[in-house]
Amino acid sequence: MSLEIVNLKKSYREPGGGSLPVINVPHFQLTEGEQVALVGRSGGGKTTLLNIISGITRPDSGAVIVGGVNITELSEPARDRFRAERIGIVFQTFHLLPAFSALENVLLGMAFAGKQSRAHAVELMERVGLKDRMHHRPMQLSVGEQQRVSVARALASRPRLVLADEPTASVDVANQKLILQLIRETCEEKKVTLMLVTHSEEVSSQFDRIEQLSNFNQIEVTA
Ligand SMILES: Nc1ncnc2c1ncn2[C@@H]1O[C@H](COP(=O)(O)OP(=O)(O)OP(=O)(O)O)[C@@H](O)[C@H]1O
Repeated sequence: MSLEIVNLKKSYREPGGGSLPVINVPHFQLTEGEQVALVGRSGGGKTTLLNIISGITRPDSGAVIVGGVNITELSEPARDRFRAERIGIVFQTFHLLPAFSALENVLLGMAFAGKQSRAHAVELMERVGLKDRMHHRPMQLSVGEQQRVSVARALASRPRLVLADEPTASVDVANQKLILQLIRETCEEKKVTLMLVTHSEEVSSQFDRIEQLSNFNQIEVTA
C-alpha cells in the first residue's frame, strides 16, 4: 500500500500544562513496495509518527492516507480493523501477550486479521530461529527472542504495510542479519511497503532510501 501524509500535526500535553509539539509534517510519501529506513535523534518523534500512521495515536490535524484510505477519518473500531487486516507492526517494546505462548501470540495476530494458518505461523517461528522456543511464554524468553516473536507476529497476517520500530535493537549480529533479511525479503517478494526505524548505521545503510526525520518533520529543537 502507498502512504501519503499531509499537514500532519501532533503535540503532547506536558505535566506542567504546556504543549510539546512533536510532529509537524507538511508532506511525506511512500509508494507501494517502497522500503525506507527512518533515522533521527532520540525523542525526535519516530515512534509517535509510526503510531499515527498505524492509527493507534490520533493526530491533532492532517491526513494519513494508507492505500487510498484516509485513516484519520475512520472511527476507532474501523482503524483497529484496518490495522489488524493490513498493517504489520513491530513495536519497540514488543507488546506480546504474557499469558500466551510465542506461537499463540503469532496465531492471535493472524486471527484478528481473519487469516489464521498454523502452518504459516510455525514456518515463521522457524525462520526467526525459534522452532524450539515456540511453546514458551514471553517471560520465559530472552529479550532478543521476544523481539523475534514480535517480528514473526508482524509478518504473519501478510500485511500490505510494515512498520518496524528498531526491530533489531535487542539481538546479536547474526540475528540482526536474519531479522533484517526476513523483513526485507518478505516485503520485497509481496511488494509490501516498509518503514523501519533504526539507530544503527549498519542497518540503515542497507536501504536505498534513508530518511532523517528532521528533514521532513518541521519541529524546532530547543534543548
Ligand atoms: N504519551 C506521551 N505523552 C507525552 N509526551 C510523550 C508521549 N509519548 C511521547 N512523548 C514525547 O514525545 C517526544 C517524541 O517521542 P517518541 O517516542 O516519538 O520519540 P522517538 O524518536 O521514537 O525516540 P527514541 O529514538 O528514543 O525511541 C519525546 O519528547 C517524548 O518524551
